[in-house]
This record gives sequence, structure tokens and C-alpha cells, in this order.
Amino acid sequence: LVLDPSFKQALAAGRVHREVGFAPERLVDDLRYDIDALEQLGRFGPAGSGPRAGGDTGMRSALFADPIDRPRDVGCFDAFAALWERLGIVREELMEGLDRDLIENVEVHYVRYPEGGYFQRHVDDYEANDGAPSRRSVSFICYLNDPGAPAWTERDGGALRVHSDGAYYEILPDAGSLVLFDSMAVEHEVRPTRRERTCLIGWFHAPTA
Ligand SMILES: O=C(O)CCC(=O)C(=O)O
Ligand SMILES: [Fe+2]
Repeated sequence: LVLDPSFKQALAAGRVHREVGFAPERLVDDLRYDIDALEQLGRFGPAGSGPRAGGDTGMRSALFADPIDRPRDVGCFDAFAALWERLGIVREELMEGLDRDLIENVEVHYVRYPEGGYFQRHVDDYEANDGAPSRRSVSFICYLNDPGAPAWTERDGGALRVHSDGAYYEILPDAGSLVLFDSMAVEHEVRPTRRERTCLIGWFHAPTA
């Protein structure tokens, strides 16, 4: 098992579940190498699917790259594949633990927030029933900040702020940590960051029918 069993209660209650050290340091380094290579190739841009995709609305300031549909002779696609395999186990544990049907087809992006980057308050599954065969069910974010740099602190900004019942709590983007939450239930935002902030984000989908 890769997830602590407490994820069941957390997700069912509309809270965020966090796994510290989900991606080992060595893997985070390799993923950062991949991300840097894609950035140098100019593969990062403001598009990407998310609430009000496009990034020109002021909703967010972040850059996205596709880790799958990209040249594989640069960077380290194997690092992505290793993380992907681990996320496949997460998907199976979520299906079992939440009794949800999660399809294999998932959305995934590398995301880089420059200094000053942010993402305003939102819920990930914004699509009302528009006839799509599936919808976002569980959101996952693996933080890929530099494990060799000083640890992230509150003063660096860039916290994931989670809203619930008129209050909020914040989660720092510690290198290698994974967060999971219900895509329809959890309102969240990324506070303005004072450091470059890097992660992999994606969504496990469930059939709409
Ligand atoms: O970067 C994060 O921590 C969260 C990003 C997010 O909420 C999103 O892309 O929907
Ligand atoms: Fe989000």
C-alpha cells in the first residue's frame, strides 16, 4: 500500500489527505531535470485545462507543460513514468477505499508558478453536466520543489489554502509530498508565491453516468 488508510475518512469528509515523502528525493531530482529540459524547449505555456483555462482572466498565473505528449529524447521521461506508475497504485487504492470507479484516462500536467504566481480560490470540477462521459473525481498534486534547497516556510508564500466551513488551513508544498482531495468538494487556492513553485497536478476521472 502506498497510501495511509486515513485517506478514506479525509476524502469522504471533504478534507485534504497528505502523504509526506510520496516521491523519494532522487525521483524528485530526476523529475526536476525533466521539467527543466521541457522548460528550455519552450514547452511551458499558460494554457492547460483547469478552471477557466487560458490564464488570461487573472484567475491564475502559472505555466503548464504536458509530461506525456512531448519529445521523449530530452529530459527524463522515465522519471515521469516512474511517478505515473506509483500514481496508478494510488488510483487503485482510491477505487478500493472510496468505492469509486476511477477510469484509467487521467489529466496530468507539470505546473510551474514563477515568483508572484498564484491560483485564485476555486473548485476543480467546474463542469456542470455538459454531456462529457467522465468528470474530475479525485485531484492529486505532487510537489516538485527542489529537495536540496532550504525547506519551504510560510514566509515563502505559495501555500495551498483549503477553505472549509468559513475557515481555512494551509499546506506547504514540501518536496516529494502528495496531496489528494475530492475534486467536487474542496475549495482551494494557491497563495502568491515568493519562490518558484513546481508540481505535477492531475485528476482521476469518474464516469458521469
Ligand atoms: O498548485 C497547487 O497546489 C494547486 C493547483 C490547483 O489548484 C489546480 O491546478 O487546480
Ligand atoms: Fe485546483
